Amino acid sequence: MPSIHAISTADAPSASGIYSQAIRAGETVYLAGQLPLDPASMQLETGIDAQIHRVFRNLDAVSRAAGASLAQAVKVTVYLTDPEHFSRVNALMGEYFFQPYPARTSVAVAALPRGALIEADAVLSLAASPANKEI
Ligand SMILES: C=C(N)C(=O)O
Repeated sequence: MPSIHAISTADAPSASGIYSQAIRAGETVYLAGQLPLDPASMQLETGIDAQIHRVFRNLDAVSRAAGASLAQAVKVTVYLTDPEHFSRVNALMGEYFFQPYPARTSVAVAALPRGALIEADAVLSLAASPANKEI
């Protein structure tokens, strides 16, 4: 039975509900969906590009708090309120993920908490150390 523990960091928005920022279960880290909130002010970023960057920066901060990095991401799910923004995600996501890229699912949704334009979550495999990733 793998050990399970919660990850918590002030470098990403605090959980605003009944969930943890991330849960490590054995060699797998499940990152909760991140909204584009500045962790210091808890205010929403303005505009889709700023929101995309903030979401991935927040996921990166939680990954680091788990002793990992986005280089170990094996699955990412992106939720967008406007499918027109998918092209911006593709344009900017490469600043945070490197080949071989994680598997990804992108979905358009009717609405997100706080009126956000984007939310994303991720699964990291600690077995996939950056050194093990074949570039
Ligand atoms: C922001 C979230 N991850 C939530 O409300 O579930």
